[in-house]
Amino acid sequence: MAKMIFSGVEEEVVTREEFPLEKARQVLKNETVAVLGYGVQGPAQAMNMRDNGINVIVGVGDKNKYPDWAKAEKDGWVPGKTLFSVEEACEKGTIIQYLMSDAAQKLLWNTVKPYLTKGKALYFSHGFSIVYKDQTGVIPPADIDVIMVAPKGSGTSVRANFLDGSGINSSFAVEQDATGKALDRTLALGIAVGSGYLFRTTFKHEVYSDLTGERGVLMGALAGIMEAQYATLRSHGHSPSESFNETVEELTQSLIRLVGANGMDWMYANCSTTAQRGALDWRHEFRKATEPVFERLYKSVESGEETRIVLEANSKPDYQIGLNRELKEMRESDLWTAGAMVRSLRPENQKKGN
Ligand SMILES: NC(=O)c1ccc[n+]([C@@H]2O[C@H](COP(=O)([O-])OP(=O)(O)OC[C@H]3O[C@@H](n4cnc5c(N)ncnc54)[C@H](O)[C@@H]3O)[C@@H](O)[C@H]2O)c1
Ligand SMILES: CC(C)(O)[C@@H](O)C(=O)O
Ligand SMILES: [Mg+2]
Ligand SMILES: [Mg+2]
Repeated sequence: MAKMIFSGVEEEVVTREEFPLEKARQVLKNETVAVLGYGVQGPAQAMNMRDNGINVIVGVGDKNKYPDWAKAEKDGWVPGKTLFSVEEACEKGTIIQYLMSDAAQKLLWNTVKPYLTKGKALYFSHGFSIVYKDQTGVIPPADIDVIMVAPKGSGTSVRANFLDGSGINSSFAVEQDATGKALDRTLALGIAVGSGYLFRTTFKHEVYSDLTGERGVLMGALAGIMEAQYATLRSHGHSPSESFNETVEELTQSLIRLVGANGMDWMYANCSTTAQRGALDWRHEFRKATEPVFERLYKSVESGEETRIVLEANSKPDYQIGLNRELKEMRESDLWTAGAMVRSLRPENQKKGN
């Protein structure tokens, strides 16, 4: 495992050069990987592994209740050959990839557990079920491997990056090594599902950072800060298009791409000295305003409160209806309806006739 220095701190990283696909295939050649759940991560990881020549099957819930079965069939999984019920997939699998929603992992645990016989591996893409075991009840038997590869991106990107020949950064961890081959299994799966680089972590650090990140800068803070700026501009008489362009469109179409390519200072360096002066000053103000919020958020993650909220909300039978309502509200807000119109004007969307 390569040791790399990040900001003066040594970390363990596994690269494709060190652990090539050929080696992954070798490690997994006698395994049947059963992917449970066909939502966002399930399809991406299952199809990437299938395309990489790994022996993969998919296990999903009742086809009359969940869309997973139909979706999997559409992607070429064959009922009775590579597509099964959860129970059948668990029975056939030697590695069980638990890619049900985190709430469903709790609900289905008593169904899955009896199939976790000696020497099998239970794989997660999140530390959630294991770290918050007091709330989830997910306590695996001692004679199996418990491992994690958590892609640091949406499953949609896991698949898209695989198809365009790039990859996605993933965190990996071994929680329990019963067979002596847990690490090899983890790394082989990490490469097979399409990771570019694999960064070592623990289940606990993964879940704490992941829950903080998605509630914070990646999703929650992002939406909140955009809403605040858009509302401020609108309240001072700016048009919807101007407010949207200045809040979202310029970010996604220009500036964040520069950050992604070469870092924040490079994006700053490619803006006017007027913008640089103001941004260098105001960033401190925004940092000070949000630091206490991030501290509160982290505590809420650490205490298990965020987990309690997720499990309570997502275990309700009608949770999807409520969720769809909230997403619709967001989509139909002034900010995002202005956004849909601005996006439609992009030359590439005009050409498509959107
Ligand atoms: N979504 C992502 O891109 C992403 C990224 C990194 C890690 N993860 C982690 O990967 C895992 C899977 O996440 P996901 O977002 O792909 O899941 P998801 O929310 O898409 O759910 C997966 C599937 O579970 C099925 N399901 C829900 N309840 C069920 C039940 N009671 N019985 C049978 N099936 C049921 C749903 O039909 C759904 O298709 C989670 O641990 C998540 O935290 C997700
Ligand atoms: C894609 C994310 C936000 O990184 C993931 O953590 C998730 O929960 O969907
Ligand atoms: Mg997450
Ligand atoms: Mg994440």
